Amino acid sequence: MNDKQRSILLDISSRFSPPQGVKLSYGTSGFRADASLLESAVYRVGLLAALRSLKTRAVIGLMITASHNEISDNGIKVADPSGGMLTQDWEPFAESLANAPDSYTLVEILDDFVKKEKIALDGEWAAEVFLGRDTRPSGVSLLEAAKQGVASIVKANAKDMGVLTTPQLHWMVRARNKGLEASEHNYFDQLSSSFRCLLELIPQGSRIVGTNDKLIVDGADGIGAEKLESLKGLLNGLCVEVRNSGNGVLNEGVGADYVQKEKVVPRGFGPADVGIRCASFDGDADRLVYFLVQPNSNKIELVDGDKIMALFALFLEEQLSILNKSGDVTVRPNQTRLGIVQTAYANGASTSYLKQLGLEVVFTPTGVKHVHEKAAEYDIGIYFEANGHGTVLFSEAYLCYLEDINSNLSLTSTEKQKAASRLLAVSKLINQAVGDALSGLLLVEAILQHLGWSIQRWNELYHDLPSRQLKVKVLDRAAVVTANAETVVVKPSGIQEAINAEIAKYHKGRCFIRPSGTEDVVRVYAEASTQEAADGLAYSVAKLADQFLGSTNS
Ligand SMILES: CC(=O)N[C@H]1[C@@H](OP(=O)(O)O)O[C@H](CO)[C@@H](O)[C@@H]1O
Ligand SMILES: [Mg+2]
Repeated sequence: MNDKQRSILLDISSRFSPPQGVKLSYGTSGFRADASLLESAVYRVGLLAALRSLKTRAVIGLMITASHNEISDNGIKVADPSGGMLTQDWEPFAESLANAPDSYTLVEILDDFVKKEKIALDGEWAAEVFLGRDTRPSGVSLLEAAKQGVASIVKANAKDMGVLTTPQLHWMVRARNKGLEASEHNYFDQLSSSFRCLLELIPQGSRIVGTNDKLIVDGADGIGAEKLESLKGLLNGLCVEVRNSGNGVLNEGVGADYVQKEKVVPRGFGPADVGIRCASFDGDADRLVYFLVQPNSNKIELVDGDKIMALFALFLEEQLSILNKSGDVTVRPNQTRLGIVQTAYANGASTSYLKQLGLEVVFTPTGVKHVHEKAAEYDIGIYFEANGHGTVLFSEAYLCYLEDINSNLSLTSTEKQKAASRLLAVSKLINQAVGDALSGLLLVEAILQHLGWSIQRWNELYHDLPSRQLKVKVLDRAAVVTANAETVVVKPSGIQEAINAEIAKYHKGRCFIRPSGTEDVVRVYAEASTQEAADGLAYSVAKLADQFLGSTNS
């Protein structure tokens, strides 16, 4: 690092001192905390993003959001060149930067890292970092801190992309790095035109029967509501009403996380909505769940990420079986590798349903970075977490194959050509960088229209097994070491045998524990044939966790 660069860094970083006594960790989704604690961390992630851009010679994204957390929190996450999450190799660097006690230590850490990674600070190439934020008021000053971070690296430029959903920023980074136009206008245009294309390809006669054509969306009083309003204007064939579009407090009694965890109606919904198809976004619009308001109660029937995945799988499988029908001499049917990626939190009934369809279902540890990586190994990989974060990934090679079929078959086999066109339209509609509530919603809506299904029909695909999730505060959650996609505890020894003995007492019992990656707790998940049994299993295993790991209450 030359003297000019060093003195700029020392000068600017001294204006962003870290708060005393706070240790930040780069969790499942970057740094997240009360917004008042984050200015220096955000500044420092700005530095990291500039270095990552120099190292990869590609555009990097920085998103300022705390997703479904309360409005007083905020956070920052990094989008890598592919539009996906920051490579896990750089997470320890992010943590040491964020926790450096003063400017001198900070510059020392940077200098060592730059040498180790052989990053050219004064090469030809200038770093480019796209910045986005959600609607949180604290985002304004944090965005400024991020800009200052990028500006502290001499050969780096920041570009403010505005107030965005998290998936929009990831989409823009990916598009830009593929040499495509990456504005919001381009994003809306791609979504609306591929949605239109899917509707045009609907077989004649399919139509949702009944009165519930209208869709009502709970926007969590966040950015997703505003963007859906804009997108709505470009769509024909979708009747959508947006509620909770920013007049109330972000995420307070609203949003996908609230709806999925509490299973009650969000603010702004009530008895008049019984029977109508409803959906909910989270605060930064990367999660989507559907629900139905129940008559005479504030309870909802939840149609979660697992069921969205089942709907997508069914539709894609239908297109693949058309494509792979034998008897066509012009194209050799190709054995498409369609992979379904779940975590242990997926309801067991969803896994059984997907396996019954003959699909390959694989499990990874919890977290988008794990499921996404696995899904990318297939020709078509679908991943969803039960909480509503998920997408469908298409490999580049498979897209080329589809393009080929699409052009070769246009004159000979209409059905196959249509199936290939549908798959290509799905690949453009559904966000290839990360789970996206806006694009996920449009794909669900297009598939329901294609199948002629109501939400009630969709919800009947299978019935969720009763489940219960609990959190246990223990002395040290890191003492829990798991294997087999977090379904088996290997440390402390003896606990898994004790859990197995509990599970054996319950019909259709399934239970696992794992340390959370975002909270200081051990999570317990249990399923069984009745709600009472699921509760019983969860509570007895929570007790075991207490006994083996030491409760913080004792
Ligand atoms: C059971 C559960 O919902 N876990 C969530 C939660 O992770 P934990 O590591 O369980 O705290 O937050 C992650 C980030 O948002 C999300 O990817 C994940 O699904
Ligand atoms: Mg989110």
